[in-house]
Amino acid sequence: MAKKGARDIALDVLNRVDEHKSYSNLELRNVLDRSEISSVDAGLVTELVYGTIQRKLTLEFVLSHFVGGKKVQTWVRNLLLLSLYQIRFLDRIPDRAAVHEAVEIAKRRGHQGISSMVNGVLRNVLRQPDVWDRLPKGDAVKQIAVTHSHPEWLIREWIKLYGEEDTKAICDANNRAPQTSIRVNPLKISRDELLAKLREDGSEAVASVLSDQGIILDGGHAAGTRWFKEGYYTLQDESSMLVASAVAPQPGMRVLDACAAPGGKTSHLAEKMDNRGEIIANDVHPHKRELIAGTAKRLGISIMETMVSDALDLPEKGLGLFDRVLLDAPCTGFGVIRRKPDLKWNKSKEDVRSIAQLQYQLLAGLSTMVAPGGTLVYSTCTMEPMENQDIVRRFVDKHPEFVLDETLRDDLPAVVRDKMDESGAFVQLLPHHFDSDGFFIARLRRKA
Ligand SMILES: C[S@@+](CC[C@H](N)C(=O)[O-])C[C@H]1O[C@@H](n2cnc3c(N)ncnc32)[C@H](O)[C@@H]1O
Repeated sequence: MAKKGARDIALDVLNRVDEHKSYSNLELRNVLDRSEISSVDAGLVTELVYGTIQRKLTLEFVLSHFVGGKKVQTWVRNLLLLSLYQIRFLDRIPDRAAVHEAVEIAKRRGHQGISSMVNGVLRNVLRQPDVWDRLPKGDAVKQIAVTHSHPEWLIREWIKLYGEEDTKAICDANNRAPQTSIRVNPLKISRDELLAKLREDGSEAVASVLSDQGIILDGGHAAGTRWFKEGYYTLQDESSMLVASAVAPQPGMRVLDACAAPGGKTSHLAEKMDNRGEIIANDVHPHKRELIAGTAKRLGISIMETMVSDALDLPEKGLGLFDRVLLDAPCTGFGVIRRKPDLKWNKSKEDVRSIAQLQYQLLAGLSTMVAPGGTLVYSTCTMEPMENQDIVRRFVDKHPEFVLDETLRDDLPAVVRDKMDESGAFVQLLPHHFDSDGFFIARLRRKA
């Protein structure tokens, strides 16, 4: 049998996501691991899958003009959406190549009738380029939802919170590929030294304004390089780097990271502590323990002890009190839609409500492990007030032994301070602020 091309493989992934109601990154990894395609083609498959899912609502809206109420099999619909994505959003693929490939795939997988239909629909779209500018009738919510391909309930909520312009900016940022950013490991090399090495290698690396350990790369694969293997850096989004700044641990302290896997932030804390002190890196999933330990080993960190437990049970484990506790909580993840586009289609308001309950319980339980005078940092990669500001406010209302720590301002870079709320104790970053993940960070202090 002939080897499958990138579009065929991308179609397999889209079909599997629909069939198994699974996440595209997992299906993508499964399929790519089993196929023998080049890294360039693997890049194209990834772009096609994420792009088609990212732009699904826009693509479906355009497709509806041409297939109307006709019943179309799932794989044919996915093939059409995949092809429309290439036509509209991938300039480097000529339209006729996208149509030709789609027709060939339809012939191989279906019958003459299907390939003629695919050919007819795609050629009709090409004949009517203004179809992309035809907005749906209705209010701003509907229009933004369709043109920016996001669910209406999220758009409605964001307009209420941030207004129309910022909502469009959030959506635009969510539809852009994330920048590649890395965090320098000061235990092995300084940022200036690594910048020099990367530039010698031909990279247009620049220093991050959000973190003194951050570097933005001009794309490419940062994970496989010799500098990575040597432990000179970790791949991390710039917003995530702010969390360790908020925890602000000192060498010699006792620190608990309650939801730690894969160890991105724990290792950052260890770097900030100059690998001196004690960190417990806990996660509920046993299989993630090795990820955390592997991260520590690669970076030359020896103070991270891994632990597997439900964080709700940690207060009963006799671990004692900690100078710093970090709860980087499980969340809906709406701040990382650009990395995981399925999230916006799969998660509902009900998911927000139920995860918020867990988050509150985790925060309340872990607060008992903070030493007097110590701090508790709560972070999420989402923009839902119910998971963020509401949790923290409710917590301080019910726990008079804690205060919102307004000195958080001093530990964050000046550009971020503008985005803080008036209490100075928490910040909600949106993905368009710095072209980094949407993130919430709050700091609470236990009274001495
Ligand atoms: C946002 S991720 C943490 C990312 C991590 N801090 C980092 O920077 O690499 C949340 C983590 O919480 C873990 N988790 C979910 N529920 C948990 C629970 N009840 N107790 C402990 N860990 C939990 C998940 O396995 C996941 O790894």
